[in-house]
Amino acid sequence: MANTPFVEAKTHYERFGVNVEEAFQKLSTIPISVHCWQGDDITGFEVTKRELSGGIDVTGNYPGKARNGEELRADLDKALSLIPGTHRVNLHAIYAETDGEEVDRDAIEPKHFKRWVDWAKEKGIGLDFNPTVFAHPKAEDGLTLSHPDPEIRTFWINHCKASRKIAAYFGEELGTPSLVNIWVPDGYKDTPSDRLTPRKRLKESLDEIFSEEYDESLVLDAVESKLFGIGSEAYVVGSHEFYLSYAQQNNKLCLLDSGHFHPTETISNKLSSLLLFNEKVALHVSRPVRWDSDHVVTFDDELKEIAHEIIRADAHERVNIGLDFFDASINRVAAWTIGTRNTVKALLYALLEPTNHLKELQEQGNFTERLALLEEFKTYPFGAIWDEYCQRQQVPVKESWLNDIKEYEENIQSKRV
Ligand SMILES: C[C@H](O)[C@H](O)[C@@H](O)C(=O)CO
Ligand SMILES: [Mn+2]
Repeated sequence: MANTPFVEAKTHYERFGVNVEEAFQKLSTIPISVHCWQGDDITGFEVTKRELSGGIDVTGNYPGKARNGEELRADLDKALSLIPGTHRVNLHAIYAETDGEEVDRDAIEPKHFKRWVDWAKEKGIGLDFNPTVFAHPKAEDGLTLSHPDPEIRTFWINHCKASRKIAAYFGEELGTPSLVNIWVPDGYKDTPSDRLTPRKRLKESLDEIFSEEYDESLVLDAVESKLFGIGSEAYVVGSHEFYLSYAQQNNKLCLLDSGHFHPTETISNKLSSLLLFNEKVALHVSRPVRWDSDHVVTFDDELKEIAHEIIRADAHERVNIGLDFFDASINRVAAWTIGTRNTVKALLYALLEPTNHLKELQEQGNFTERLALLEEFKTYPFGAIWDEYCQRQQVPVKESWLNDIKEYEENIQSKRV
């Protein structure tokens, strides 16, 4: 009897001592934190709708975006049913459900996220969280935690404190720590005359936010840097050096967003350094096209390299992998599905690398064989292994998930008018 494509493909990897079954097992334990904001273009459910700000932008107007919690959760359910493995969902504060009551950001409470928690419990997944420090009248001039006005700073400090409290509630209810990631847009369009003072204020605001201690089993704090945004081209207060130092000194997670650096600078190349000096690191995997454009993550070189670096360092339990892209020009559930499947796919790809052998070649100075093998592995029969993984995880194989999306769009999303 002829071998199946999977059995045949497996033999190629086994020749280099790769254990495909072990790779499957390990992969099934790695959660990706799927960002809820792809589902509605970062609109959120606040009673007073505000325009997106903070130097980020969503383009496109594909019909059928989720308009409330029920729809967003249904869309996430659909996407998660098409992605192999058990993952997490990452919320922003603007996804509070207040039943029509106007609740400002500094006053949000755990009760406003009860529906999310009930849903997550039912699904057996964890929730992560982000304070929403943009798209608000108090962020109008692009300054928040570093604002010269103490009243504005206090407002955002209180919002971040409220966010950590909500994350602690997630941690308690769901039995898995919630990652709270602080990203603020603060910066200047043009050359500043004083770079130090705003950074000093941001540092003080963070100290105040973190003055309340939470157990690591409930809350993990992360800080996300950025090089520039629209309107903060010349200077961003929370730069990489700022947060890297802050995280190290204060035992926080440094969060690297792949769109937040110079276009030729990669986060894959930073991981090994961060892992040497930090117990944990957090990621926003995105795809910057010429700028921090937050395109849907594809199976490209940088995604593969990020996955390689995590797996080569045996750091899959030390790196919190989150996604951060938003595309409103295509079906939003498909966007989640494509980006998350690709991230899982890249991890499997990395798990199939005969890492020890390649490391030995490097140590021996055998760069010819290192390059030759790295190149040859690129055309190994990876597809058959990926298909088998999807099948075993009971999700659609190859592009057959597109049928589910088409059906969902026709029966559910297209009716949202
Ligand atoms: C909506 C997100 O929190 C936001 O994109 C942030 O993480 C970021 O990357 C800003 O550029
Ligand atoms: Mn980000």
